[in-house]
Amino acid sequence: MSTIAAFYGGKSILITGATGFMGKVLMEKLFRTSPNLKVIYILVRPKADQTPQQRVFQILNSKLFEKVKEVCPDVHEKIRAISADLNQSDFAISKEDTQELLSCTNIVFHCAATVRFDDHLRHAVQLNVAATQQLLLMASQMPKLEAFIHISTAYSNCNLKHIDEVIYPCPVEPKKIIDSMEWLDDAVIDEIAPKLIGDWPNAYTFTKALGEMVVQQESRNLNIAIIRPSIVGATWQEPFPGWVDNLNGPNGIIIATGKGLLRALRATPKDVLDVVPVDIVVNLTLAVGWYMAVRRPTSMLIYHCTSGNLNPCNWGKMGPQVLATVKKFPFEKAFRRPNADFTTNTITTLYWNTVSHRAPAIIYDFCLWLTGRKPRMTKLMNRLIRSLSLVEYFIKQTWEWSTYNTEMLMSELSPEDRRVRTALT
Ligand SMILES: CCCCCCCCCCCCCCCCCC(=O)SCCNC(=O)CCNC(=O)[C@H](O)C(C)(C)COP(=O)(O)OP(=O)(O)OC[C@H]1O[C@@H](n2cnc3c(N)ncnc32)[C@H](O)[C@@H]1OP(=O)(O)O
Ligand SMILES: NC(=O)C1=CN([C@@H]2O[C@H](COP(=O)(O)OP(=O)(O)OC[C@H]3O[C@@H](n4cnc5c(N)ncnc54)[C@H](OP(=O)(O)O)[C@@H]3O)[C@@H](O)[C@H]2O)C=CC1
Repeated sequence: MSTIAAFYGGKSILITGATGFMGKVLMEKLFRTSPNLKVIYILVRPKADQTPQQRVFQILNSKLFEKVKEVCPDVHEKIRAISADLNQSDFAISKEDTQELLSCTNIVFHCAATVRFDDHLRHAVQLNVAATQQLLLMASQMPKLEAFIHISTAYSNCNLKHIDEVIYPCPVEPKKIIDSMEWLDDAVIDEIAPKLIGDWPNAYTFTKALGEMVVQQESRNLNIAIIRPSIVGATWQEPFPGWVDNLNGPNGIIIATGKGLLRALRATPKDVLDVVPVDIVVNLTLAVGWYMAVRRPTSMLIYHCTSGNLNPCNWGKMGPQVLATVKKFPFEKAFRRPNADFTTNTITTLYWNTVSHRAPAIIYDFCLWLTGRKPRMTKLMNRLIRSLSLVEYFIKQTWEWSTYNTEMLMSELSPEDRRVRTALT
């Protein structure tokens, strides 16, 4: 049996963001490979008129958890959904639940974040910085805590070209940003946000960098590690290939390509696109949790979960593969036959956006209108074009990430764990 899977046996684990893309895969892997774990606490907010319990029930009954039900039939007893809202300063967790979390938790995986590139700075600071600070304070009051694993992003320092597995100082003190968000009104924040964010491309990456500084400043005597995944895509192998449940990162663009919506994408074929499957990120996350708890390194470690220097994939390879796949497995109700190509400058991008994206949508909506149906394609195409403009920063340039710590960790794994967990090489 895997040493890492055995380690999580009997453990009480707290996951934030467990209802998210990565959190679900993390939870699934834990229940499937360590069914004798004691409990997984998940902080869940009520959403779309569903109670936390109803949301958990829906997740456990989804296709992603089919294998879990076979190996961990008592999964419903082992998951504890705790009603919480990380937007609230005390997370709006009841006293009883707080007491149970503080006295029982052995491992914390902090995945929760707002990952939207266009989020308001106040909301991004609250979730990606202040909530992290609050969770670290809670963690410092957990007598049984063995490791605290913070999920950041490889793009938290995207203002640099070469990024090492270290924490880079931010130009702004996180505590001052948190305090100012408490009394500035939205109009003032909108005014100063571009100056505060500086040479970061958006509030998301900026607040993820601030979050890392908070982890460093508030680490106290905690046993902490930070994991920085690059662009996280669908599952590669576990629990089955191709699972994804949102349109973020590459997912929305691949789906838009398959639906014949996307016909032109600004990218340079030789440029490397750093994508990692979500199950690989989760495998590294669990390995880091084990390593930090068992080997107890003397300092906080940062792990890059990137593929660019281990198994690079460039646009010239990714594009044709995506097109071949969506042609082999066509999407239902596609707008057009999938076909896309790269543009390499602003002029051709504007031209193809007009000719291949906006004009066909307008014509299609006119036909819908003529036949008494509600036009919808122009709105969707505008959303896609806006999504592309927001991710363009990450597509039109490349970065170099060192992976010394990640490779060192891989060398510490048993042969069984190395077989299961390393696929970046
Ligand atoms: C030919 C080659 C092909 C190559 C394939 C490979 C592609 C690789 C692409 C690389 C991307 C790089 C990402 C960089 C990641 C950085 C690392 C991280 O940490 S990132 C961490 C992860 N973070 C991110 O990735 C953040 C990126 N995403 C965002 O910031 C926001 O989603 C948004 C601002 C882009 C769109 O906001 P907004 O406009 O408000 O849209 P909402 O979200 O609210 O959805 C509203 C409606 O629109 C619909 N819809 C949405 N998107 C698409 C789409 N692409 N399409 C179609 N439809 C789309 C959606 O269904 C919904 O419909 P309905 O429910 O109303 O019916
Ligand atoms: N996806 C990617 O490409 C990458 C992601 N990452 C990092 O991985 C982590 C997980 O990302 P991902 O799974 O994609 O993100 P998702 O948006 O899928 O999940 C975010 C999670 O955070 C929770 N959350 C958000 N706001 C609150 C709140 N106010 N109270 C309680 N919970 C809240 C969400 O809960 P709810 O379901 O209620 O909304 C959800 O569970 C993030 O830290 C992100 O920065 C890093 C690199 C790349």
